[in-house]
Amino acid sequence: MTQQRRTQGPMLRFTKMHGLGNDFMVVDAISQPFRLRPEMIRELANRNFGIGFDQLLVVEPPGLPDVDFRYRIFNADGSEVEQCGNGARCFARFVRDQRLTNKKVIRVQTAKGVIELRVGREGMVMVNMGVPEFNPPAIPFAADRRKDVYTVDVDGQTVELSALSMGNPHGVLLVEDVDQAPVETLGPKLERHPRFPARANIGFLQILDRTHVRLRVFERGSGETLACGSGACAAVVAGCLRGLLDARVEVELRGGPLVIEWQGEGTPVMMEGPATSVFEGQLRLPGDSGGRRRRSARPHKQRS
Ligand SMILES: N[C@H](CCC[C@H](N)C(=O)O)C(=O)O
Repeated sequence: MTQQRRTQGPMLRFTKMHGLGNDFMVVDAISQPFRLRPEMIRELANRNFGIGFDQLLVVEPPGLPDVDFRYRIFNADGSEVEQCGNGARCFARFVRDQRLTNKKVIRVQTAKGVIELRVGREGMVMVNMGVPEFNPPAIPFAADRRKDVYTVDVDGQTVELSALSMGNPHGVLLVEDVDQAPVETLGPKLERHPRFPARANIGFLQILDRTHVRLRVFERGSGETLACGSGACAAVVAGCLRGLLDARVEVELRGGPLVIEWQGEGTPVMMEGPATSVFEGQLRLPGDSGGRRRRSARPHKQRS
């Protein structure tokens, strides 16, 4: 039986990037048409059958005055979310590499507000991640009043955690040793716990001293990642609220270190770290009926 020839869709240019191993497919949706359904995002996120990434980052024209771009974020499961810290640093590098701007201070609109990206030396980027939110309905987290530490029942086990929003929801637990932490077992149970009605990113925080911590994060919609920028911010905020950390903390993640600073309630969390471009590629999207996708990739050209 002849294979019915399926229509082929347009080519899509993308760049593969990462922030400390938290990896992204980044798409300029200003210079090219772009519309992906969640099932398509899931396919592309697949590390065997697709490109493979933790999040898809999309650059769109600004929707607000005095903002340079709109920044949309999709998890590997296709869900659209409000914040991605490592992605924000890659976003800043991408829009300059692609000559979409030559600014060094870039304001981007996310689903939950506006964040400011500041490109520094040697590929480092500083991000103003905004002011953390603790009011349970705004996280969202089911609680009758705000607390610095909540107790949550997980299959009969009592777990103590902090809950807050960095634009996206986070739960943070203290552990003795991140290498022994039950990330694979407890992570998914807490990610989908009923007290997190929008699910949550779950951080396992080991405090070494008042200015150094280790962290692993089981991310909402993507599973454990090598690094999580908003998770690092949430972890430092949780540690500060418990009186265990100073204002400037080095967070050691599996993919490398981030520096996080927070001066206390009502002030924004500042994050500084690298942004790496790996390669540029293009793929053919399926036509309406779904078509064969050809993928070509070439090493990323370093911007002079
Ligand atoms: N990797 C991202 C977090 C993505 C958040 C996403 N997993 C969510 O559902 O909120 C970061 O560096 O902040």
